[in-house]
Amino acid sequence: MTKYLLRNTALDILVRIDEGGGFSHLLIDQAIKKKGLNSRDEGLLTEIVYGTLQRKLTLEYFLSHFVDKKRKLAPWVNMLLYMSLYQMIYLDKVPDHAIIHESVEISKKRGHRGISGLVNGILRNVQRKGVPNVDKIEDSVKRLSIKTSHPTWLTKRWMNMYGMDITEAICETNLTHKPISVRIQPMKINKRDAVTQLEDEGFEIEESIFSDQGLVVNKGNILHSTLFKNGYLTIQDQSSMLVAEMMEVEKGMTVLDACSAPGGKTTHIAEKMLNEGNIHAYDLHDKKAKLVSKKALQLDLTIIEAKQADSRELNHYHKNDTFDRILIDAPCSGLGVLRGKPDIKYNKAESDIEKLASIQLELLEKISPLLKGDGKIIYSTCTIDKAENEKVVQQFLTNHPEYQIDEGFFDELPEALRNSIGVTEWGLQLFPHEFNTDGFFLTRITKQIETE
Ligand SMILES: C[S@@+](CC[C@H](N)C(=O)[O-])C[C@H]1O[C@@H](n2cnc3c(N)ncnc32)[C@H](O)[C@@H]1O
Repeated sequence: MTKYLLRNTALDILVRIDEGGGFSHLLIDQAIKKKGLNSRDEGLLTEIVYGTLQRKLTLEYFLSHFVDKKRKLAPWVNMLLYMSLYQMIYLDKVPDHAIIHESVEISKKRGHRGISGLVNGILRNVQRKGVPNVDKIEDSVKRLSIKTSHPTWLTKRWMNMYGMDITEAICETNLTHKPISVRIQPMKINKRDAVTQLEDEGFEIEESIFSDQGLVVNKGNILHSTLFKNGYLTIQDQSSMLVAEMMEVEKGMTVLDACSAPGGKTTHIAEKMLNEGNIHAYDLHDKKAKLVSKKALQLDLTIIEAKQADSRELNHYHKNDTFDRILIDAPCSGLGVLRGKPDIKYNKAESDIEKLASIQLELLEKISPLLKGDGKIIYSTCTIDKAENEKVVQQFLTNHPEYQIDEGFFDELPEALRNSIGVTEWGLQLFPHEFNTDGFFLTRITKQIETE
């Protein structure tokens, strides 16, 4: 694909995301498949789209110094300018004059001469004068917000929750590349053989400290590996792998996965149970529940029965005291996965968090009676917001003194995580910078043992 077409495709994707017409990772995947891109073009397209999105607020700030405030530009022109600026400032592979030339060509085809002249003028001005120094912004919240492109409400919220140092580390890490990690299907291959085979194919692999089944891919596109193509590997962040590890499941158990799609954790649980027992997996959306069945089939896991349901109404289908283990991997703001899904930071509002917290509490309230007396509930989210994590758990335990945090949870954490900065009395909060994973929360709840 020519560089012109590639940048035009990047612009199409960015405009669609901006219009609310899709998620970055899905649109990039679609474009790669539809246009049959080679791995170099795939890399550049991903870099331009993700990079521009990741740094959108910073780029907006830079641009505001070069565009007359009264001038209202069409959204695609703004996006084209952000995208060009991103390449000029953060990518050194392509010379500025080539970036400017192609941006002008794109604007000629999409708009008219006036627009292309404007784009040319702005970008040449940036090239001549350079962008303003963000370190000179006085207000510390605004400075961090602009510098790392996170909305001010979010940086302020994190600063109040975790202080400046942790907030800075989270924000900076969100701008970096996260290594891909995979989980091996242990009933098909053992870890040693998997590592050998991948290394033979040229991949650089590291064993995960989160899960015996986990591997971190430090070099190579794992989607092209023979093991992945043959269904021996599942792509999963290491933090998510910790969930099934901490569930203490055994063969023959009856397990509920209340919010299961697309099934990453459900299938991991089935693997830990060596495909013996019963897993009832639910999701609010029928289409999504079908993804769980599909994933189970791909991995030859037969103990998973996936269905559509609102898990707040599972008492219609299951009696109290039914499940040995329950996983509530709750719907959440996703603020822990901003590296993979940067659009989230611009689309979420602070008011969403309270709404989600009340759904999360309701899920815990309605599902917990289904747990057996000696059973365990794992509650997890892929966010780093206290309101959705420890506050939900704390509220649940206040409302239901017959439940408690399972103290064994902390001792059973992988050794390297036991002294994590995110361990509190309510569970484990993983921050993206600490172990280079997603931001993630998990905890384990049991029923109090009744004494006479
Ligand atoms: C964080 S995702 C689950 C990810 C999944 N556990 C995995 O590891 O692949 C949360 C899921 O909960 C589902 N969900 C949201 N509200 C729900 C409800 N009331 N009942 C059941 N599922 C729900 C969403 O559709 C979404 O697929």
